[in-house]
Order: sequence, then C-alpha cells, then structure tokens
Amino acid sequence: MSHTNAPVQVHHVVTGRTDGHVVVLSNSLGATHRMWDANLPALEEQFRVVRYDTRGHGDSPVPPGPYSIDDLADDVVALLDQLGVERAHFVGLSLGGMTGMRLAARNPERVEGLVVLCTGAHLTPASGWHDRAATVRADGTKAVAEAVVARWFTPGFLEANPDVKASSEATVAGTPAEGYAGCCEVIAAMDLREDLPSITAPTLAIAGADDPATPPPDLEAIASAVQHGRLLVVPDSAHLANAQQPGIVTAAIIKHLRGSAS
Ligand SMILES: O=C(O)CC1=CCC(=O)O1
Repeated sequence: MSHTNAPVQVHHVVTGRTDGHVVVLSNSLGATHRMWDANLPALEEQFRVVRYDTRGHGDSPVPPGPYSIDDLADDVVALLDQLGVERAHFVGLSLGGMTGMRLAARNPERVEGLVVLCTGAHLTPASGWHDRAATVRADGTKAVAEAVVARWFTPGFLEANPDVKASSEATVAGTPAEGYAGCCEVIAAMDLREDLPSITAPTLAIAGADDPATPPPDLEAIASAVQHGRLLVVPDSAHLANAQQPGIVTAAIIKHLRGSAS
C-alpha cells in the first residue's frame, strides 16, 4: 500500500449545524456525495455535515491512476485541514469505508467516531479489480454501470424503483473512466487487515443482509478486529444500505456517533 500521489483538493459541500460536531461522509466506488441525499436531513439536524467526492469521482479532480488507499486518506486529512477541523466523525460506504479505516488507523487523532458500511478490509481477488479497471479504461464506465447497480440494490427494489435504477446507472456511467479505474486499483492493492486492531475510534460496522459485494461476514470481521466495534446487519438491503434502508441506517449512524463524541 505505497503512497504515490500528492493530495488533491476534493470537491465538497458543507451543510447542517454550524455549532455541531463535524461528520464527514465518503462515497462508494462509482457514486458521488449525492449518494447520501436520503440520510442528509436527519444528519443535518445533529451535525455539521461535510460530504465530498472521492478523487476521480463527481466534481473532484481526476489525476492519472493508479491511486493508493493512503492517497484517499491523505485527501481527507487535506480536506479537514482546509476546513480547520481538528477531529471529525467519519462515515464511509464501501470504498469510503476503506478510506475511513485507513484514516482511523493512521491518523487516530483526526477521527472521533467511525461508521463503515458495506465494506471490507481486503477485497479479493485483485485480478477482478484490475480487470474492471481495464474494462472501464477501454470501454468507459457505462460498460459496467448495469452490473454495478445490480449489486447496489436488491432485485425487488430495482424492479419497484425504476427511477432509482436509471439515475444510479447514470451516476456510474458519469464517473470518469480514469478516476473509476484508479480507485479499482486502490482496492486491488489494499489490505487493511493489519490496520484493524490499531483502530481506537468507536466503530459501527453496518452490513446489508443481501449485499453480494461485501456480505455481512466482511463487516463482522471488521467489528470484531477493531478495539471498540459493533455490528449491525440491515435486513432487505444490498450494497447501498444507506439508500435502500435510510431510516434504519441513519438512526443507527446518529445513535453511534452521539455516543462516540468526545
Ligand atoms: O462496485 C462494486 O462491485 C461494489 C463496490 C466495491 C467497492 C465499492 O466501493 O463498491
């Protein structure tokens, strides 16, 4: 997990309370800061909410890949520095959760409470991520959009919500190919298993019961390896548990972070 690139200034949006604890929200591969829309109103009542687009995604810069997990964590440190925030809660889903685990292990002084959703400490095989990076570099992100969104939501949810299916596929297809590929290469090279025991921030690991990408045992492994971990398995939910079950997930995030404030 070498550190190869300089931090970039990521695109971000700050909303919510001006006097509250800060919570940073970090997106999944192929998504943007908009993936938190359904969770936002309740979070904004409690916290100063900082949403950002991971490098290579949304309106953030797209340096040439590959990137490393340290690059993604360094981008968050640079963002906190830019905002003058010493210490924040961090909530990340999938790639965002990986960023949060690396940040919490390497910069424990910057992370108050941690919530990781639908993620893993080591996603194998690496060849699958290299293959996906090659596909999007050759054919664009549209080539993977339908298959990706089929993992984001359960089949029944997609059937009942064709608008969500269409807008989610458009988001993936709108992700710059080089940014998406560079982040696939983050996951290919990443192994956070040795980082977990050094994570001191109270950690809530949230799994989607029907997530085919990072199933509940991946989250259980995180919850049991960090110093203060808890697991929540959300029923009737695939990879984007925050979007498929916003009520359950937002309430769990708020309860955990309110209990983690120091
Ligand atoms: O796109 C997928 O297969 C699911 C996923 C893995 C890491 C991430 O951020 O999304």
